[in-house]
Amino acid sequence: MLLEVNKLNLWYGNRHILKDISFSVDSGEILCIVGESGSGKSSILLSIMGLLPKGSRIEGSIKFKGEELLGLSEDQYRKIRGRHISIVFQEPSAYLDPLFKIGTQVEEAYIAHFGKSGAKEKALQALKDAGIKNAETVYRMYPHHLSGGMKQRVCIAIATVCDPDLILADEPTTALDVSIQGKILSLFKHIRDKGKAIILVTHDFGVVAEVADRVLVLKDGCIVEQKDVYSIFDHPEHPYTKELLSSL
Ligand SMILES: Nc1ncnc2c1ncn2[C@@H]1O[C@H](COP(=O)(O)OP(=O)(O)OP(=O)(O)O)[C@@H](O)[C@H]1O
Repeated sequence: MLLEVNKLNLWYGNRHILKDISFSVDSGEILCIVGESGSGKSSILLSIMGLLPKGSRIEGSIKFKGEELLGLSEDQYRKIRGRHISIVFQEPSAYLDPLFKIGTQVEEAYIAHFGKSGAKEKALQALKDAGIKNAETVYRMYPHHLSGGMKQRVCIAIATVCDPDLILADEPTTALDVSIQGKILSLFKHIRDKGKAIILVTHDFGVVAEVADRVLVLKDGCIVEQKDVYSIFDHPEHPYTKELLSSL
C-alpha cells in the first residue's frame, strides 16, 4: 500500500474532529472522500500534508511507503510536499500568486526539489500534460489572463511537475463552470491511469460516480462506510450514504 492511515484522531482545541479514521490508498486508484460540509474531509488531507493549524493535536498513524509521517519535523515534511505528495485546492485563484507568471510558478515547484537545471522544460511538459495545448504562451501569462478552468490546470501542473506518487485534491472542480468540471475530472483519471494514487475530496456524489475507484463516506469525523464505487451505488448500507445518494 502506498498510504496507510490507521486510527487517526484529530482535535482542534478540545473539539474532536476526526475519530478513529483508518483507510489506505494504493497506486493507480482514486479514493473519493465524500461527506457534508464540516464532516472533516479537508482535515484528513491537511493531516496527510502536515499542514494542520496551530492548536491542533493528532494521534494515530499515517504511513507513506511504509514510513511514518506523523511526528516529522517541518524540514522533513518540506522534502515530501510537492515531491512525493502534493495537493490541489478548490480555489485556483487563491493558490496562484497574481504577481508571478505561470511559468515561474510551475518552475518554482520543480526547482524547490531538483534545482534550476531543466526546470523550464519540465514546467512546459507539466503544463502540456495538464491539457494546456498552447503551453508556451500560457507559460508567459499571469494568472488573471486565464479562465478558472485553465488556472486549475496550472495548479494540477504545479502538483504534478515533480512526478509525485500521491496527489490530494480538495473539491478541485467545485469552483469551476459545470461545462469544464468533466474535463478536469478526466485529467485526474488520466493521472490515475499513469499509476498515481489520488485522494479526492468532494461533497458531490456526481463527482464520485465520475472518477472514484473506492469511496469513503465521512459523517461527523467518522467513517460510516467504505467500499468500491460499484457497491456504494448498488448496495449503500448506511442511512447517511443513502441520504447523500438520494440528493444526486
Ligand atoms: N483551523 C481550525 N480551527 C478550528 N476548527 C476548525 C479549523 N478548521 C476546520 N475546523 C472545524 O473542523 C471541522 C471539520 O472541518 P473540515 O474543513 O475538515 O470539514 P470539511 O468536510 O472539509 O468541510 P468543507 O466541505 O466545508 O470544507 C469543522 O467543524 C470545522 O469548523
